[in-house]
Amino acid sequence: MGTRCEGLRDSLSPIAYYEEYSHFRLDCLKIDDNKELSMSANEDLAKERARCDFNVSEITNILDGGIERTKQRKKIESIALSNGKCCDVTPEETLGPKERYENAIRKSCLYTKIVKDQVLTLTGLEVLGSNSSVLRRTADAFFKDISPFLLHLGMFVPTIMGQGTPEQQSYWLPRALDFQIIGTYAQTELGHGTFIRGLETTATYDPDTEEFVIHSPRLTSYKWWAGGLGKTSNYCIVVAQLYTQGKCYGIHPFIVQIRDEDTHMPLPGVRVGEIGPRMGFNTADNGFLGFDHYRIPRNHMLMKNSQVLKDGTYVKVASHSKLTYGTMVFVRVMLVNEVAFNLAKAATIAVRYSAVRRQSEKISGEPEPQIIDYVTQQHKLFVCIATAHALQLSSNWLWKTFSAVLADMRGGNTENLPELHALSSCLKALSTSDSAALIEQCRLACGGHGYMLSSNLPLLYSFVTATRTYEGDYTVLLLQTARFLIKAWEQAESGNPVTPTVSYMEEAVVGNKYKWNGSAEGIIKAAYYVAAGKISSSVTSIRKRMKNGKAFEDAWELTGVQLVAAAEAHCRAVICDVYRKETVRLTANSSPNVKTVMDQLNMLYLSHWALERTGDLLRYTSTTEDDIISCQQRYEELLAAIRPNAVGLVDAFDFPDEILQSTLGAYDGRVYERLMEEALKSPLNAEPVNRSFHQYLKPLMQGKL
Ligand SMILES: CCCCC/C=C\C/C=C\C/C=C\C/C=C\CCCC(=O)SCCNC(=O)CCNC(=O)[C@H](O)C(C)(C)COP(=O)(O)OP(=O)(O)OC[C@H]1O[C@@H](n2cnc3c(N)ncnc32)[C@H](O)[C@@H]1OP(=O)(O)O
Ligand SMILES: Cc1cc2nc3c(=O)[nH]c(=O)nc-3n(C[C@H](O)[C@H](O)[C@H](O)COP(=O)(O)OP(=O)(O)OC[C@H]3O[C@@H](n4cnc5c(N)ncnc54)[C@H](O)[C@@H]3O)c2cc1C
Repeated sequence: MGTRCEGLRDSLSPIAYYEEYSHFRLDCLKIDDNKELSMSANEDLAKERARCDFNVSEITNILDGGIERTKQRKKIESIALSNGKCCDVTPEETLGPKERYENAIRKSCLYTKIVKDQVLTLTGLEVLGSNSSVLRRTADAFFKDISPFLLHLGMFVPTIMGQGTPEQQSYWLPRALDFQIIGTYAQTELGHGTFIRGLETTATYDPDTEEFVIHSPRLTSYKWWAGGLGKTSNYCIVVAQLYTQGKCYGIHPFIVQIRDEDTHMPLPGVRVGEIGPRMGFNTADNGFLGFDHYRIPRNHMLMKNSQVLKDGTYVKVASHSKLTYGTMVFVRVMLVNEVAFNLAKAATIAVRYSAVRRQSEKISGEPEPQIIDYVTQQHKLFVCIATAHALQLSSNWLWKTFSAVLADMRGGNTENLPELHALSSCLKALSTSDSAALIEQCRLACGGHGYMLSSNLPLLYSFVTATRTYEGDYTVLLLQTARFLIKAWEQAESGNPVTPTVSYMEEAVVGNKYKWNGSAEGIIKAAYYVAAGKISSSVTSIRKRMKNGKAFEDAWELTGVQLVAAAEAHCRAVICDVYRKETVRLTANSSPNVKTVMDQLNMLYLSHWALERTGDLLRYTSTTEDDIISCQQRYEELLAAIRPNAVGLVDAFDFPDEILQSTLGAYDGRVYERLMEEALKSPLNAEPVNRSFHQYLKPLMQGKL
């Protein structure tokens, strides 16, 4: 579908190509054999590019984090994509489950070999650090769905790095990074995902043999969900309740071998398999895993944060009890970037398609307009571009915050961990939820063709909607942030200092209402006042319930709806704030037109959320109806101002066609030709008459069934 794939069929005319790959003659579809389908690029898209008034690559560089990083990304992409074997002649989604999995493994091995042989020599181990998002993005040229190796690089390796002692790291990491072993992260069980203190798998230390005995006492203790567990991994991190000297010390991570390294057979005492078809992730062999008194050596417990000595003595090393949750915090931080990138893909597809697609008449008898010229379409799409920017810049900022807290913790200082946990929890929750909703909005904006798998929008949605659940469900994570906010509010009330991301509370506790001002800074301040108002209302409700005799836990539970809304409002204000500050900082030396369009997008995002939350603004600030009217007017002006640059803005995301994998979103805009090309690859088109006609239809129609 992408340009590289086209290389495979360059020598064939489109019609000959169809016949070659679809095994039947096109006259079945009544396409005139003598007329070639157009191979030239769409003219409307070419015109859109000509009218774009800013330097596209300047914005690409900003989003990549600088010109050097763009060069590095492009180099990595070109190494991987020049291979030519990344695309499937038969679309992945038309294969059966077994073939899909086998194909995913084939491509994962191919991609891994490219990374090992060519990319690692270029970047060194940085490819797993600051360049991991490039690796992740490039992987999408190989997989429409998910690689079975994602959890190996995304969680198995990071857990060893974050939870292993230096000795454990030097033993396991070289083998894992060289793919001599493949691992995953098995924490969730059939019975528990959210409440990890309630996990039921046990790891009981036996000092006589210096081993842990891993056991699944009942059905609900079976591990469930881990990606790559069903068929691919031979090792995994198992999170289990640690028992030693007759006492339970809570959940801890262990490295467990589950399959023979040579035959790949499950080892005795291990029961492992795949969990069956799911809404997405169907090439990721998510698995189940149970143990029957299965023994592992003592030093397979990851012992950076706590240890079990040979005699069974338990030693707590870490200064904070939640450091065992470190891998989850890391992945939550990574996910903000992950969903920003997926939303950018969806926006690219929907905006390009909307420039190509013409429908209806604005004025009777006039030519049909491009659908992107409808203001309602702009309303659906431009916020998607702006949100992709907002999340990308927030994710860079969160990564810096994460790295700083990590550096502090290496020096034994865990003081900022609660704030990082609160931030990463709410940013993960909101970014995944916003992205999933907006990707669906992009699909709807593409009408019927958006429903085609070949548009890639349904697969993008099914992948991103899962991110709202995994690595901590939306509601559950916002409630974690709410805990932090309520404590911070109480501190601010009593005049004690609070941490930077909640410093707005110091002013807000006084109780004055903020007077609306429609500038960017004014909207951000209003968003903070809304957050403060919701936190304050939650505190009032909890106190009232406690005054009426409820225990704190019950009062908290009954106030849950308000608490989630308060955490959401806090996070929205943080995103608005970071997006503004980063836009101003990053465009300080940009050319004037880049500055203007980035500012317009930023203002669009801020106005969009102000209008989405008018009720809150009216309740918690002194905003008036006139203020809302002028905000609406400004929003509509921004849609019109951004319109000529819309295609340029999505081009700036710089996705090669191989990564977009979309009939609707390819750079040249040959939408209809690609839709037909893909349709003809359907296995149902491999023969003019399907055998079910003779078996069922004909007997039915002839009354002989
Ligand atoms: C091919 C190329 C690949 C390239 C790879 C590159 C990149 C990778 C990109 C993408 C990502 C990779 C993979 C993605 C794919 C799939 C992955 C899915 C994996 C999973 O899906 S894997 C399972 C995750 N499963 C969860 O996510 C469970 C959620 N459930 C919890 O997380 C806890 O269960 C919680 C927190 C709800 C309750 O926990 P609890 O009951 O123990 O605690 P409690 O509520 O009592 O709180 C006591 C005090 O601890 C504080 N506290 C809590 N957590 C903390 C933390 N983390 N840090 C610091 N403080 C923390 C509290 O704030 C409180 O503080 P205070 O007391 O001061 O208020
Ligand atoms: C595609 C996918 C891949 C995954 N990969 C992995 C993996 O590799 N490894 C792994 O270990 N796990 C994995 N998981 C599991 C995932 O982490 C859990 O499903 C997730 O953490 C949610 O937990 P749960 O399923 O127990 O949901 P539940 O906790 O049962 O949630 C159900 C509902 O109850 C609500 N709820 C639960 N607790 C509370 C509460 N305290 N207060 C208010 N509401 C509450 C939730 O908001 C939700 O609406 C994966 C899941 C998916 C979908």
